[in-house]
Amino acid sequence: MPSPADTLTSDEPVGPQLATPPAISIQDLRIDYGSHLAVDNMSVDIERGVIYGLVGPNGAGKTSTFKALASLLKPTLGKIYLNGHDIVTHQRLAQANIGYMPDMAPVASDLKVWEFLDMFAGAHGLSGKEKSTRIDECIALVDLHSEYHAMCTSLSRGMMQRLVLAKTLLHRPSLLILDEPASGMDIKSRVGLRNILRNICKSHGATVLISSHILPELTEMCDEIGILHKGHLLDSGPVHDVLHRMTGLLPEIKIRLAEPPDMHWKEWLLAQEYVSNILGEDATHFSFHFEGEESDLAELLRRMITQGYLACRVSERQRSLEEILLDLEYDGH
Ligand SMILES: Nc1ncnc2c1ncn2[C@@H]1O[C@H](COP(=O)(O)OP(=O)(O)OP(=O)(O)O)[C@@H](O)[C@H]1O
Repeated sequence: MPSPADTLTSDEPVGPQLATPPAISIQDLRIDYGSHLAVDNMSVDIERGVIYGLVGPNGAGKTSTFKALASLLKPTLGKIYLNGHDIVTHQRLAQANIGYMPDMAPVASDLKVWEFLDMFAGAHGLSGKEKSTRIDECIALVDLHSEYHAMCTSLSRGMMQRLVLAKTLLHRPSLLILDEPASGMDIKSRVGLRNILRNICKSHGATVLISSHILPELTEMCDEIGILHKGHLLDSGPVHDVLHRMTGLLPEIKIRLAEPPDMHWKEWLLAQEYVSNILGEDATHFSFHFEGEESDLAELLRRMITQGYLACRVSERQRSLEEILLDLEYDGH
């Protein structure tokens, strides 16, 4: 357990001289494994109380970035500041203020839920009343009261994740780093996790960093996201802004016409507002990207009918992150 002198509230002028430094500031981060470049020139600032999602396909560099943030890996180049303090020169302070939950964190099999937390609370130097109060507090935060006396092995995957999260919260970190916590979770567990993280941010003023290779998992959970691809942070900012900028995210509309259209069809459709990238699958099946709202789509369908193009089936598909990134590769990114 950090002593009061260990907390990162010191006004010692270390790191960037800002009035209120961001919770986390990553500057020109580079991570190499031998000759393999895993993270290249990453810079991003994350403010206090924000849930920030790092999204990217397998091998993008998410875990490497998180390990560097958690001081488990020394970057090749670059600086990381936690509340304005360099985490390399203030490693002990940083560790006392960071909670890191790795992907597939192990849970002891032969312990009850409270015993598991008790063991780690002891390792953090907690004892007596303070220890039991802290365990209760963390169990409440992750909503596991009902499993207090349950064996760890009897927990569902979602509950297991929450137990590991409770363990990660025992030392009241101001920065919580969660590597792929939602992988394999069903929608109910994901919504539960989102509510828990929101609560932790609100009640503790903590900042949360979370990663996933599934974009929708993060858009519903985070305030801000960063798109990581082959070690490069392609974009970062409020979820809505990033999604808007990633034009490839436009939903794809699939349409089936009642009969094959005339030769002017594609030209006509392309001239309509919000339409791009028309692809024909066969004589009557087409897909295109559509940037407008639902009411704009309704208007387009109305105009199609007026024009004599009768749609007998319309569906929408959100493109996956992999497809978007593939497009970016073709665009030379
Ligand atoms: N210890 C290591 N030695 C060598 N290469 C590594 C090591 N750890 C990671 N890498 C490589 O660095 C790149 C980034 O890996 P990293 O695990 O950070 O990505 P990730 O986005 O977390 O992917 P995943 O979701 O698959 O874990 C990958 O190409 C990976 O193979």
